[in-house]
Amino acid sequence: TENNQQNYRFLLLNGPNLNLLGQREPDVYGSATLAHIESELRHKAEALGVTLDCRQSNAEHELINWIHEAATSNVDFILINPAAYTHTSIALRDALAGTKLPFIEVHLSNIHTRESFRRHSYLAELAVGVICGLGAQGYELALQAAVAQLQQRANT
Ligand SMILES: O=C(O)[C@]1(O)C=C(c2cccc(Sc3ccccc3)c2)[C@@H](O)[C@H](O)C1
Repeated sequence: TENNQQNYRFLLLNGPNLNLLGQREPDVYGSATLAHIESELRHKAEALGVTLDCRQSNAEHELINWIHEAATSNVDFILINPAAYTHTSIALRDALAGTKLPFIEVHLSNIHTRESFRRHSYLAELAVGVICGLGAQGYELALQAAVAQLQQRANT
């Protein structure tokens, strides 16, 4: 289908503690491991003509450096689950603002039904959109929405 012709490059960033996904609190974050989620998403991305580069770090500076690199290495879209840095990191916000790259913020859990400190995101107002509470499917929905956004821009 024409979907395979665009060859978009997406960066998936997962923040702190998500390397533990599936091992603890499966009732909140699901039972799938991050490696499984990344593998599934890479396959879905290929079907949409997207090359997906998946990274995870517990280090704020590493996530920031990867965002800087994305800006100068023709990444078309960032999908990011900032985890706890969502609620704390002005530095991560500044890095994303500086790149001018479009991004979608993804949360596995519904951050609005949990502790109050999880209800504010320093990144959300800069995002194309935010998906939360839909578990691992949230990443797939973000992937699909990002492709649709880029195709709309290409057709305008
Ligand atoms: O729902 C999310 O995806 C979220 O971004 C993810 C988070 C997250 C991610 C990974 C681990 C944990 S806490 C944890 C630690 C060890 C094992 C299982 C969970 C929270 C929270 O910090 C955020 O408030 C919400």
